[in-house]
Amino acid sequence: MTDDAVNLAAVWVAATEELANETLSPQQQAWLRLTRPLALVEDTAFIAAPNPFTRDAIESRLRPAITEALSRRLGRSIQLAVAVQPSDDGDQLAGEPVPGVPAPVSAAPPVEYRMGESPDYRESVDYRMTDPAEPRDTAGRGESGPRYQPAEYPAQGYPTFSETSFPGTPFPRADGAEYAARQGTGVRPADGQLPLGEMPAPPLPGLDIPVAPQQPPRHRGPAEPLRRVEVNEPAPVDNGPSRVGNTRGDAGRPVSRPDTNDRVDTAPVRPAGPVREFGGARTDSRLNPKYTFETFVIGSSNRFAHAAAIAVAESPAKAYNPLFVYGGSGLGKTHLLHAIGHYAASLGNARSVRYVSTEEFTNDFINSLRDDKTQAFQRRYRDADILLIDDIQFLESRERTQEEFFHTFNTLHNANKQIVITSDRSPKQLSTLEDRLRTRFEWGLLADIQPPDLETRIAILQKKAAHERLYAPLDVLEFIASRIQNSIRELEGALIRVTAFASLNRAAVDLGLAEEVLRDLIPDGAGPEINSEQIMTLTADYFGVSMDDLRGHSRSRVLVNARQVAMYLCRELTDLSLPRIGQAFGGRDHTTVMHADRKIRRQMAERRSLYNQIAELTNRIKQQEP
Ligand SMILES: Nc1ncnc2c1ncn2[C@@H]1O[C@H](COP(=O)(O)OP(=O)(O)OP(=O)(O)O)[C@@H](O)[C@H]1O
Repeated sequence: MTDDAVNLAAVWVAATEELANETLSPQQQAWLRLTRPLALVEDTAFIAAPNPFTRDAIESRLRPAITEALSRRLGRSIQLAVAVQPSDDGDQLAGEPVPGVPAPVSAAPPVEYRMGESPDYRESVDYRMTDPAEPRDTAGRGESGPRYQPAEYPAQGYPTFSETSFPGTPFPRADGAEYAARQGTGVRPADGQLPLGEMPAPPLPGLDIPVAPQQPPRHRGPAEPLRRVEVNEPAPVDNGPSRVGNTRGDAGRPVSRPDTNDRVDTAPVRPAGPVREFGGARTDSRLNPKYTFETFVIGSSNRFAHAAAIAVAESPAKAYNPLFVYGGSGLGKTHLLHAIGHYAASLGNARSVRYVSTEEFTNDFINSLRDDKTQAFQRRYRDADILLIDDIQFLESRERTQEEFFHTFNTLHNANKQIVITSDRSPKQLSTLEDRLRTRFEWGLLADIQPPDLETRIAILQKKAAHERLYAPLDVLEFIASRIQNSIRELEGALIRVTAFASLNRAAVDLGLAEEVLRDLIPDGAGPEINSEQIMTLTADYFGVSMDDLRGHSRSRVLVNARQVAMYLCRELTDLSLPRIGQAFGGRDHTTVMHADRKIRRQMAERRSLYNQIAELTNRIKQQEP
């Protein structure tokens, strides 16, 4: 064992004990007990999880707490890398954690890491796809049968899992072929087909140039006159699965319904759709064929919910029952619900799958009362092997329907049938829901979905564009993704709007056009105008140098970096031309500014710390008084 490994082992025991005593829920403690430390390499602690599910839980839930505890004990900032490494006794750890006792430290080297010959070990580390023998059983239960292979940013030169696990460290990007080859076990593609989860590579370049962190791109003046070029016709807008009487606010968020009593909605109840056979299962034809796991992009914001969804589709009523997925509007809850239905049906894991929105359920129930057909109603829902119920928040204040749903829930649960529920809030926050329902919702697993980060938003747009055969260059996708942060529905809407506008005007999809089309949707330049003087003052202050230093000719590393960052920010946040910026920096040539701009963009993709510095500086600059 190396010194670092010994060191990590001791620190790990202390840190996990401290966490267990202080902050963690029993479930989180159990996850922690399933992991074991492997090695400390420079500032990265490598730990092992026994299966992908535990790894995802650690990644999405415990990473900040663990890194903070380790950093505190080691006196420096520590990153965490989680590898899947089944324990010596297979995956047995998963079932029998020993309360309060961290698993023993393994002296074995971390065999799953490919420490390449590169002196920078991080360049060749890959976790998800390294070991073809890695079990693909998401829930770690070891059943046979095909297993879903999630595709993270596939085939587009997009970050692989390693990158999303290790923000800011330079990783090589897997191209599509390499990715497919690394898939290892699990579902194999049929001849000529891509693996499950793999998209055909779209006609888009990979992300080579990073975008400024969460900021509107520099205003580029009036859009160029529209050129006449042929572009693809946009695909028809997908409005998603239809909803009956879904009331939403302007911002697209669901709002609580004004009516508090059960009543027959004037909107016609959608007749229970025809049932179709799918992989031996009877599925509700209302499952949207576009909402599958293959079309779902995974990022840190939804990884946990995605993993849980896979687990219940693969083992209905065995993994987590109910599964309760919650999060803001337009973040993919309905998508996941449908994906569970498709996947479970395709595996033959459910005889019948029924998807219903809460409003349909309510209206269906009311109509059954009116028509004296409650038995037929009950059969419809209580005979399902998997009941997928969307937007349960609409059950609030509907007492009779709550009562009926309570019995539906109990019947299904007692019969070992899977229930998956979505909501815009956690059960605890559904304050006007009966306690007995709220507590039942917490019986199984709660999984939240957060707004996606910039990279995930870009990846979603790329996937959407490829899928719908919409052509938009990368800078346009980056622009849209940087401007719309909180709803994937709005994100997709913006893409469709831009491409449709271009098509109707027979114009090329470019940045100028995108800015023009989305201007009223996302107002630009809302804040006061920013000038180079302000940027230079704040940048100098941030790096602890003077304005004269920025204008001067010293080549010290600190000064060169500060100067180049300031030049980059002038490019990003002002309308100034390259020569004008050069002038502001002591009469420099425009090529110097261009070089600085390119260099900082490139480095931001590689160095998380620089990315963060620039994000912080951008905020400071935008927030200052004019
Ligand atoms: N991770 C993702 N990858 C790809 N597409 C996504 C993802 N998340 C959401 N989408 C897309 O965004 C749109 C909105 O998603 P969805 O309807 O599932 O949101 P929701 O959370 O159910 O919203 P609401 O609460 O308003 O019903 C859909 O077109 C869906 O396909």
